[in-house]
Amino acid sequence: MKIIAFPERGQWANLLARPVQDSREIEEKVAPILADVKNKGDQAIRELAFKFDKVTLDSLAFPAEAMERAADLLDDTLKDAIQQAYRNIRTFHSKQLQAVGKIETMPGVTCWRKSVGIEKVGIYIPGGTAPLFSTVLMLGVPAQLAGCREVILCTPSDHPAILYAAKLVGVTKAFRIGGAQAIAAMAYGTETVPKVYKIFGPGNQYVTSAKMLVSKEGVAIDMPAGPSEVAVYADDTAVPSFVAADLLSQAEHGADSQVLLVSTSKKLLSAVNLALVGQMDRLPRKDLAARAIENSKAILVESETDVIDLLNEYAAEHLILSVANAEKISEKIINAGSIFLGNYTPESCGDYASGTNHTLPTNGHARAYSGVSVDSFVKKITVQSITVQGLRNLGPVVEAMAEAESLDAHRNAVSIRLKSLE
Ligand SMILES: NC(=O)c1ccc[n+]([C@@H]2O[C@H](COP(=O)([O-])OP(=O)(O)OC[C@H]3O[C@@H](n4cnc5c(N)ncnc54)[C@H](O)[C@@H]3O)[C@@H](O)[C@H]2O)c1
Ligand SMILES: N[C@H](CO)Cc1c[nH]c[nH+]1
Ligand SMILES: [Zn+2]
Repeated sequence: MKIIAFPERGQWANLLARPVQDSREIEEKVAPILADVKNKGDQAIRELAFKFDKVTLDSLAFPAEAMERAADLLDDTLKDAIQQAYRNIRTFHSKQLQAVGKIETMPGVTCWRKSVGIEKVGIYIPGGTAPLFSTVLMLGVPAQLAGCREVILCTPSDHPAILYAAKLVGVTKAFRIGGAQAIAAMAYGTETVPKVYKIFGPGNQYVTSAKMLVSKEGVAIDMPAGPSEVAVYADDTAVPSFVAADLLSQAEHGADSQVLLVSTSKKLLSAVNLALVGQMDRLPRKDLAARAIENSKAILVESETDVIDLLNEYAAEHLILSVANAEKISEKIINAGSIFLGNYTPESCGDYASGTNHTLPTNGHARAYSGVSVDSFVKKITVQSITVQGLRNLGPVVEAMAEAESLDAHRNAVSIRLKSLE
């Protein structure tokens, strides 16, 4: 990795820019795909699957027998691992369910809020370069806990672990459709793919751009969750080979992944660089990882304050703090998707099985977005009930405010009732 020593603050924005393609360029490729699916439905999906994924699809939906057979095609070690991950993710996410709490804001005026699972949701499971069946758990478990009635899954991969996990989380229907065409199918609906109200899931730049475009047409989306990224802050207590392993774990996702290493120790940066060379060569996906590492940076800064400011400006999807006082530092982090503390918390554990969600905002969106949670799959509906005495208490407040806004009918809706009580 290129070591950049003591950059001026004015240079940070440039230095931290992600190696993403121009979003307009991607949009120009994605918009015709969306239009094609909107106009030609299943036929367009078949043509696009052939063009981009080199597959000829007879049936777009995975047949029920494929879902049933998936378990027989996996070995027991993998099935046990998926089940353990499922339990951990479920345990962590089930604590996000909120009990309904009724609040009396003033005597006789009671308000509460109920959570209702979004009826029809679509989950996209990436499968272009790797079959990310872990994402089925990350999206399916919160959907299941939220009580979504219909969960539609689209993926370009036919890996049996995706179908096995889909069954575990109660997916209603799964389709072998990838890329922007999958997002279009779930957004507009086709002869065979049901239209959903909200689309979830990470993916490459085509998928992310498609989500952003359909969100302008009335379909909700979780967030822009694009190419993976990790930032590591390491000091001299960090183990260079562990840091290198963490950087490579995200770099291997794709050439457009970004990894960033920040330290106040030149010695540490050099040692990590050395470890990277040794470990990279052993990776089956070393070409992808090498290209991502090429685009990435190791930054040497003066002080801990600089590190924290820089990390908050970058807003990493994943942030690893391999430093002596990791938990204390984490309190000063205000922009990040998910934080990993200490030398023995590899980011891979969050990717698969510790319990937290791995669908996280990338490309600086962690400044304003959170990762996926049960909340993402529910709507909150407020309810209120006012007694006669409550209206006597609250009515004059509303009358005064409505009158000041010159909204007479609003005021009258209260006054007519109060008069009826005289
Ligand atoms: N942010 C997160 O939470 C998170 C989580 C998991 C994975 N990811 C990211 O998801 C991404 C997965 O990407 P992937 O490519 O492996 O799988 P993918 O499923 O997202 O994309 C594959 C699809 O892209 C389409 N495609 C490929 N080339 C195209 C082209 N030239 N024009 C139009 N469409 C094209 C194809 O239809 C293909 O099915 C990685 O970048 C990974 O880092 C992010
Ligand atoms: N690191 C990815 C999120 O950016 C998630 C993932 C799935 N499998 C492995 N990793
Ligand atoms: Zn990962």
